[in-house]
Amino acid sequence: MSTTKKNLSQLRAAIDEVDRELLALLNRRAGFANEVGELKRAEGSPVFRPEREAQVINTLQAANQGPLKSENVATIWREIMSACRALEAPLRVAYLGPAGTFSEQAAVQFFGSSIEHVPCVNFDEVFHAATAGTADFGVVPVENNSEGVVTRSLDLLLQSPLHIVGEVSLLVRHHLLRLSNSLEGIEVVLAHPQALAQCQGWLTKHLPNAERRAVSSNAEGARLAATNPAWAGIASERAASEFGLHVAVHAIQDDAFNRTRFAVICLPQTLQAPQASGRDCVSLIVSVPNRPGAVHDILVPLKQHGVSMTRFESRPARSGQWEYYFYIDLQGHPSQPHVAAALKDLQSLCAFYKVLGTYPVGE
Ligand SMILES: O=C(O)C(=O)C[C@]1(C(=O)O)C=C[C@@H](O)C=C1
Repeated sequence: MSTTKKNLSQLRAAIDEVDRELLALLNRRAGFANEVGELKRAEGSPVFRPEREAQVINTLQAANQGPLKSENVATIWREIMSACRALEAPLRVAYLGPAGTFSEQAAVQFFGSSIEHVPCVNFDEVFHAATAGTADFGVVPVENNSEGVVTRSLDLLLQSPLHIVGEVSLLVRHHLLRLSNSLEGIEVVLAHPQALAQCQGWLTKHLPNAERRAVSSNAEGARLAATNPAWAGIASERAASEFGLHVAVHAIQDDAFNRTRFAVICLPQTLQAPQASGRDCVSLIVSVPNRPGAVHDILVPLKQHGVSMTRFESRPARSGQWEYYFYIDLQGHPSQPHVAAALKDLQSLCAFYKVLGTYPVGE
C-alpha cells in the first residue's frame, strides 16, 4: 500500500523542479544551436534544414515511452527547433496577410512560431518577396479539397524561379464573424473568393439575401466586418480575436473535412531540394506536343518504372491555341533509381519540362 502519494502542492513543487531542469537543458541545447549557427555562417550553408528537423522528431517519437502522445512530441520539438533556429538567424516568411489568415497559420505550422512574419497583400507579392529577398520563404495555398486548385498560385509557380521545398496541409474551418452574435440583419458577407465558394451551400441556405463580396483575404473581410454591424466576415477564430468580433456561427464550410494544401517556396540558393525523407514527392509542370495520344504517352514511363502519380491538373497555356500545362505530383525522390529513370524518360517526351520541387510529403 502506497503511503507516499503526493498532495497538490508537492506535485506542483515536483513540476517546478522538472521545469527548472528542462529550462537548463533547453538552454544548453540552444547554446549548441548557436554554435551550429556560427559554423553555418562560416561556410555559408542554410540555417533551415527540414530533413534534419524531421530526423530529430522521428528519432524522438520512436524513443517516446509516453505518457506524452507522439503528436505532442512533434509539436513540442517543432517549437523548440523553431526557437533554436531563430537564434542562428531570423527566418522571414511571406504569406497572404494580414494577421489571422489561414496562410499565416500554415506558415506557423510549418516553421514553428519563432519566425519573422512578412504579411503580403496578394499571392503575387508573396512570390515577389521570396524572389527579391525581402523574405527567405513564402507560403502559398495551392489546392483545396472541395474547391480544387488555387489557379493564381499555380500560374505564378510556372513563371517563378522559386522552387517548392515543403508542403503543409491545414484543416480549414470557416466561421461567420460579426460584431453581434446573431444572424439578424446581415446585408453583406465579405471573404476571399475561395472561402465564399467553400461556404456557398451554407450561405444560400441561411443568408440567401446577403450580398457576397469578394475581398483580398478572409482576414481583410473580418477587419471590414468590424467596421459595420450589417457586415459579416468568413474567417478563422484567430481573426475573430484579432478584430474583436463574435463567432456568430462555427464551421460554416460545406465540407466538414475542408483541407487546404500550402506550398513552401524559396529560391534554390536559400535552400536546395531536401534530401530523401522516406515519404517524398516530386512536383513538375510539363507540356506535350499537340498531337493525338501525347498526354497518354507521358503516363507510360510512370507505369513502366512503377512510379505513382498523386496529382494531375491542367492549366491553359494562354498561347492562343488549345494548349495546356500539366501539373503533376509523383511519389518518391529523384535519388531513387526508379524515380530518376521515370523522370528522364518523361522529360524526353515533353515540349516543356520544369521540376517545381522535391520535398517531404506534408502531414
Ligand atoms: O542541426 C542543425 O543544422 C541545426 O541548425 C540545429 C537545428 C535544431 O534545433 O535541432 C535547428 C535548425 C535546423 O533547421 C535544424 C536543426
